[in-house]
Amino acid sequence: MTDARHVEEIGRVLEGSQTGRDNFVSASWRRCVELYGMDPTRSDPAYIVTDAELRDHRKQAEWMISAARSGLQSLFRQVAGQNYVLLLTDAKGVCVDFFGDELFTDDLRSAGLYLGSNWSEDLAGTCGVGACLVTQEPVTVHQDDHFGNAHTVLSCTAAPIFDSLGHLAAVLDISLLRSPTPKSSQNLAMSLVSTAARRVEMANLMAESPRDWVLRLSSSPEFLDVDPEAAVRLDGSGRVLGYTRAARRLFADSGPMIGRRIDEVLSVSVDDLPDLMRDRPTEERVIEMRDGGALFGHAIAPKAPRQHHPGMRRGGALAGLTGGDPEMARLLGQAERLAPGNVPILITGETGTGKTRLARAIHMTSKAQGFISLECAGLSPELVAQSCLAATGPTTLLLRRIEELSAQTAVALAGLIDRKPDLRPISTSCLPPAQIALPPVLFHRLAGCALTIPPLRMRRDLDWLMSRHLRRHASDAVRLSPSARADLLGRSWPGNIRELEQVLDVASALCVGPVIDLPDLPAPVEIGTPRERAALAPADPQEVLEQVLDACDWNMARAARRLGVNRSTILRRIRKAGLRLPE
Ligand SMILES: Nc1ncnc2c1ncn2[C@@H]1O[C@H](COP(=O)(O)OP(=O)(O)OP(=O)(O)O)[C@@H](O)[C@H]1O
Repeated sequence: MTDARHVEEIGRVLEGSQTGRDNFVSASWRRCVELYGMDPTRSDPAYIVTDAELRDHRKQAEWMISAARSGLQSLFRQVAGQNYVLLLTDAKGVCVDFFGDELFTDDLRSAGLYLGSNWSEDLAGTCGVGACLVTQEPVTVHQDDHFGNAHTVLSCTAAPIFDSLGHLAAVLDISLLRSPTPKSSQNLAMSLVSTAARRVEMANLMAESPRDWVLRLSSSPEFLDVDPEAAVRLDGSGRVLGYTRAARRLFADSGPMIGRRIDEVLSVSVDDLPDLMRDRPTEERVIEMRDGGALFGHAIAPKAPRQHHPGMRRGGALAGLTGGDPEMARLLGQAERLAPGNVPILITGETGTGKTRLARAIHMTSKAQGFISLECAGLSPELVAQSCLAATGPTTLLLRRIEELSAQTAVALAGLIDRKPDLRPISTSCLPPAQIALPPVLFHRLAGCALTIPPLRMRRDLDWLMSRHLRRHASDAVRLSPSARADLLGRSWPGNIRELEQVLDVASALCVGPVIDLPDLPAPVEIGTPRERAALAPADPQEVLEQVLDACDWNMARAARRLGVNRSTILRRIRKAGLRLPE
């Protein structure tokens, strides 16, 4: 378009005509004339800040320049040979970093596509960076979309970069000195620059968050771990400390994000984060949105958990394994202190109590990078040797159900542990330590410290575990009726958390509507004869009685059901043991 026709079109837009331009371009033209008093017939040269001013701008944008550098480099490689120039400007529109072909340095400098040029709208008129700063959205300002005649050969596509508090911090611009006439020729540039800006925000958020949880989100499971769309940074109580721009858009309402609890915007709380870590299959890491949609989540635990004081919530992967059961809290405290060292740990507890889960959480809190998991039943000396010798660097060796090890494999394993000092064994067994029949040479190499997980019937957080499982796994906010809840609270749970999860899954599949009622619950499964069950019971019946009563808040009927006896037997045992109701 000739200069005269360009000026004439601006005149028509000012009079209120629609000329087919994008709305943001027409609005910017009006601001240029009405707000900044600009004249489209003048060909003002690019505005370049002084060297001293540039140093100041670069200093203030230092953190953004370093977060963006590798993103810019890889974007520049993607467009190599196509004469694109990349500019990173600060929030005032001053170019603080630049990638362009040195062959064209003079042309680029005179067009203002260079370090130190100021592309704010009030100085440069309608342009990619200026329009992006005003609209806070990605834009393409193509050829005679520009206001000033000096820039009408350029094509500029720009995307905003926000800091983790949601403030616009920078603009990433990709420009061409000469471009094909159709504006649509820049659609690919738009997609590249928007993706690069999103990745810079992600890199910045990750760099800020070594001591906090980060929850990354993606609508497609394939990209969740490699290129997520959005992320939020959370403190140990699940409050939002920072977020990327895309996360803001995912949360339907527009209230302030910082300081809000994540469970107010997503159906996930801080206790669920360990379930969303990378060791879980992606398809299991689904998070429901408050608006009915769903996303996939990838939680990253704090690398260096914040120093916590007694009474504060524990961070990292061990968080969320209890909803306040005192025995679990004591056990997790020990696990947390043992995790960073190299002491071999033996985890015991009935089937389904969460031994494997605890072992993984210890691994995640430790310094080990490699993770080998071996099922001991049927494990041959050859397979154990092959797995252990392949390990490089600090590695956790999880041995599940060590009581099933054959004598031959046990001897081989003891030798391997000596040969590979970087291997840290964590073993699990359903038997109490004293009943595990292993050669002493191996037992003492595995059981540096023994942690025993309490059975579910003795835990005080059963209600919390139920609510959490339903929130995470049932659809449409399924909840328990009071009678169904009371029934479940009174069961003895021989299969522990695994059984609990199955019962809740069956009940939520069977219930019609959002409430699980008594008839929806599968009947409790009693395994083994009473004599076998008695043999499995811990030695001190009075201790068991006290623990179960505590776990049931001294509700006799519930405690009776958990122990598989009737209420009068409980009363008789209480009297016989001389127990008193706590104050
Ligand atoms: N603290 C916990 N909070 C919520 N779910 C848990 C917890 N611990 C375990 N689970 C869940 O309970 C189920 C059984 O856990 P896990 O496999 O760790 O038990 P286990 O003691 O190793 O069982 P087994 O000895 O039979 O192999 C899993 O689905 C696990 O995710």
